[in-house]
Amino acid sequence: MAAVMLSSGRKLLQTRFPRPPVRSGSARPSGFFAPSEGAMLPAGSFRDRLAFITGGGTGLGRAMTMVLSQLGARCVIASRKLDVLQETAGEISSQTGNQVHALQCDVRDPQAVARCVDQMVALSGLPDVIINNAAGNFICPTERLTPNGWRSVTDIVLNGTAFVTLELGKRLIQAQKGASFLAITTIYAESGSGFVVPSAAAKAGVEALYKSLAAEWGRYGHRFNIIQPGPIRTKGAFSRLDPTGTFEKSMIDRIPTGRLGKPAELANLAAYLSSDFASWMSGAVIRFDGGEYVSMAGEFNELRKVTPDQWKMLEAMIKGTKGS
Ligand SMILES: CCCCC/C=C\C=C\C(=O)SCCNC(=O)CCNC(=O)[C@H](O)C(C)(C)COP(=O)(O)OP(=O)(O)OC[C@H]1O[C@@H](n2cnc3c(N)ncnc32)[C@H](O)[C@@H]1OP(=O)(O)O
Ligand SMILES: NC(=O)C1=CN([C@@H]2O[C@H](COP(=O)(O)OP(=O)(O)OC[C@H]3O[C@@H](n4cnc5c(N)ncnc54)[C@H](OP(=O)(O)O)[C@@H]3O)[C@@H](O)[C@H]2O)C=CC1
Repeated sequence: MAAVMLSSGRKLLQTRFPRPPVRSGSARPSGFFAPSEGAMLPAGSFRDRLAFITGGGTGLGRAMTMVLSQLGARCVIASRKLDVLQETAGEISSQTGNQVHALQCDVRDPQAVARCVDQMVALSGLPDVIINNAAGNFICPTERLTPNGWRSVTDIVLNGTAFVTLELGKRLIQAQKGASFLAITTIYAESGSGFVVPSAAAKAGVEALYKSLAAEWGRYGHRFNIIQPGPIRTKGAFSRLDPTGTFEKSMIDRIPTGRLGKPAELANLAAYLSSDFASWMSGAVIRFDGGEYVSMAGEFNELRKVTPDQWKMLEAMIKGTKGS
């Protein structure tokens, strides 16, 4: 007896299907969607530009810093761990030949953010590109969450993004300088998600902040865009969200492109959105997830499991039904 389960948990059919044929050598979807990881934009696209990237020492922030630096930007990366930042800055600038400065900054503290911006201005001036990428997250049943656990995530994600954006926005307005602001959120900023509730709430807040400022601060020459990445392997994310490695296979199985994203793919999209090629783009929310979100959302998507023989039988059953 075989049943086709809908994502709602209801059974669509309960009928006797022939055993599905054993398929040998069938291609995985990832075979069609090999990543391209080199810098996408023309060389020099960020020449004479300064980029400020929070959380630029690790993971996706590091990848975005690398591509912007390859394309000619001077970069300033900022987070709590100065040693990590300095190592990344040294590695990237020695590869690209462009300056990367490391500044210690805890984005939860507005005064620390102001001091960091002072240091950046003294070193290189005000930035043309701002990427709010720093985040904190962990899986936790919400009934186990303490007020401090809630605060630790929402302070980094929502307040941190707001403090950086306000500090830089005000100074840029004062200096009459335009800039591109980009925030890295997540696909569940839109849907919400259990077990990462502070992150879901804070990322949704970041999206509201950026969409609002896209409308309000266009008159000052500021663009605001958002990328919602799906799963991309980084130590920071996977150690806190899949510490045993148990969920990875089910994540890949539901992604129509059959693989995780790569940091360099995300970095190319971030570079495009931050570049002059995207100067007409503001208030955009770009989902970048290999199709995972729509795959999880569609009521009938589990029908991917139905084999061609089973489809023949289903079609015959449907066509054989007369009346309602
Ligand atoms: C595989 C998934 C792929 C898809 C991914 C989708 C979205 C991803 C979104 C992301 O944001 S990934 C980025 C993840 N990176 C990070 O989180 C890096 C930075 N994180 C941290 O520094 C820490 O994890 C933390 C906890 C966010 C902040 O560190 P710190 O300020 O040092 O906090 P404390 O360790 O002092 O803890 C504060 C507070 O929080 C409680 N807590 C911490 N971890 C847990 C946990 N796992 N479960 C429950 N509670 C936790 C801790 O107990 C403290 O509360 P108290 O009440 O005890 O004081
Ligand atoms: N990887 C993934 O699958 C996905 C990631 N994302 C998002 O991508 C972004 C990058 O995540 P990822 O690279 O995976 O993870 P990482 O953990 O590598 O990046 C998080 C960065 O935030 C910095 N950070 C944390 N707290 C603070 C703070 N208080 N002040 C300043 N900086 C801070 C960390 O540096 P330090 O510890 O030195 O402070 C770290 O560099 C995040 O916004 C995340 O939400 C979204 C969806 C999927």
